[in-house]
Formats: sequence, C-alpha cells, structure tokens
Amino acid sequence: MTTDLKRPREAGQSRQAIAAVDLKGIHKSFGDVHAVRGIDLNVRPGEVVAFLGPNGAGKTTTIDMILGLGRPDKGQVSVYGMAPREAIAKGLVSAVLQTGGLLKDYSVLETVQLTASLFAHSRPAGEVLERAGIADISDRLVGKCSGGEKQRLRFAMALLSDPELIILDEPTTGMDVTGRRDFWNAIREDSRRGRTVMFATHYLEEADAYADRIVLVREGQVVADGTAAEVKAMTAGRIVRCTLRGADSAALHGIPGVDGVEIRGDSVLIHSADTDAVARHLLNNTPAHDLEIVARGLEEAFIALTSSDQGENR
Ligand SMILES: Nc1ncnc2c1ncn2[C@@H]1O[C@H](COP(=O)(O)OP(=O)(O)OP(=O)(O)O)[C@@H](O)[C@H]1O
Repeated sequence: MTTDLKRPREAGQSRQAIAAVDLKGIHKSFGDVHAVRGIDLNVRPGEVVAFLGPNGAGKTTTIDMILGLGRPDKGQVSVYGMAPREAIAKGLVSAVLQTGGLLKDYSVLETVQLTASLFAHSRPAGEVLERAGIADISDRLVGKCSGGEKQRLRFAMALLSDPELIILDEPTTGMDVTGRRDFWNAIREDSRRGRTVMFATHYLEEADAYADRIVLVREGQVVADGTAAEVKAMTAGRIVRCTLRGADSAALHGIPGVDGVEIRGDSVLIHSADTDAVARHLLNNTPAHDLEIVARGLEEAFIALTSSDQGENR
C-alpha cells in the first residue's frame, strides 16, 4: 500500500522506535490442542497488518494474547514495550470485537457518548463518528443499523481513547460487499494518520486490498510474512508473459529455473521462481517481445502455503 500509511502520528512519535506488538516464541495449548506453536512477530508502528489463515489456525488465540485476554504458556508478548494489560490500561490499544456491547434502543450518538463517559479522557463523540464514517447516521437507533454500520459504530467506540493500535478480529464476518467496503474505507482513511492496525481475516481480498503486510498462519505457526506481492511470489513464483512467434516448448522448458510453460498461439506464459533470469534469457536469446512479469494470485499462494503438505517447505 501507499507509503503515507507509515507516516508517524504526531501524538505517537516518541513511541515510533518501539514495536507496537512484539511476540517472541509464543505457545498456547488448550488441553491436547496446541493452538499456537512458536509465533514470532514484530509489528512496527503505523503498519496495517492482516493476520490471515484458515479456520483453527490460531489467529484468535494469538490476538487474545495481544489483548491480554489469555497468557502464553511459553514466550513473551509485549505491546509498546509493556505487558498487554498495561498498554490497554494506558489507552494505547483498542479492539473492535465482532459481537456484543451494543444496546439497540440507544442512538448511534448516545452509544458513543455513553462509552465516552467511561473514559477519563476521550476524543469528542462527533470526531470519532466522523472518522468512522457514520456522522450522518448519528440519530439512528442501533437496532435499525445494518451489520456494517454496527461495526463502524464499534470502530467509533474503539477510537474514543485515541489508541495507537487498533485490533480487529474478523470484523467483517457476515457483512455484505458494500458494508465491508465502507467499513474498510473508514479504517483505511483513519490509518493514513499513522494508527497501527492489526486485523484477522479469512478474506484474502481484504488482506490484499487493505493491509500493507500479510502474516499468514497455519496450524499455529507463521508460514509467510510480507507484502501481498511478496506472499504471492513466495510459493507460486511468478509468470513471464511474452509474445514469441513459433515458440518451441522444449527449448523454453530448457531455460534454467523454468517450471512450467504454456503456449497459446504467439502468446507464451512461463512459470518460474526466477522470472528475472528467464526474462533476461528471452530478451538476449530469442525474438520474444512485449514481456511482462506478473505475480500469481494471493489465493493460489494461500492454498499452497496453508495446505498440509507445505509444513516442511518454509
Ligand atoms: N478456549 C478454547 N478451548 C479449547 N480449544 C480452543 C479454545 N480456543 C481455541 N481453541 C482451539 O485452538 C485452535 C485455534 O483456534 P483459534 O480460534 O485461535 O483459530 P482461528 O485461526 O482464530 O480460527 P477461526 O478462523 O476459525 O476463528 C482451534 O483448534 C480451536 O478449536
């Protein structure tokens, strides 16, 4: 995503050198279930990080430990250099939870005002409603709000303490496409001011569109960590696409590092883990032209990295 997401917040500059979240070798079991198996993760202030993984991968268990709702059996969790509960008590962290916490007979504005009254110091209600993109429905009763509007209301409530870090655990489950888009637009707009955001999701396209870093977890371990482009390139390699009249499949297969060739008329697709070398070879040794190097889809990388035969390939 754009680099302005990483612009430091004026209010938080003194904390820029300290990791927003620092997980060192954390493990957590529930009886026989080893839910988290040695996760290391360092989230820098200002990053928007998607925690992506299939059901049961350990996302919620990890997030609960960052929020101080559970303790690791082994390893260390620190948030802005302190224990999670301390960071939360200082108002540095807020969470947007999926359910609960809303009374249907209150209006949107009353809900925010009521929550604000619980804080010693809070941002003005109008400001957080504006940031969450729901100022125009401030008089609406909560019971009349859509699922997406309720999530933006929870987001507004989470903004009251003006936290450095917002954590969202599968915030858009069950929302329709428009609700999800409006919700993420509000989060993204807010994150441009430098707030750190960490969210768990099953939705690849959300991670791809809204995070500047994707941490892919499988069976309690991190199996990929990077930008969407890096994660896509990790497994699937990339593709060189070019125009090459009379392409010779055997000759193209003979180029070092090539692991797949598709010829469709004059159009050729070459799969490789080292597409730069393939492109160089094509330009130097063949009449290939109109070269493009493209990443394969995040979905292919997700499936490859989270399928059971990938465990030892990291
Ligand atoms: N309180 C608990 N008691 C027993 N087992 C648990 C508990 N919490 C989580 N687990 C188990 O730990 C594993 C990881 O669960 P977790 O909820 O962290 O995964 P997740 O990645 O968030 O999954 P989902 O996407 O389905 O929410 C699962 O096998 C789950 O059944």
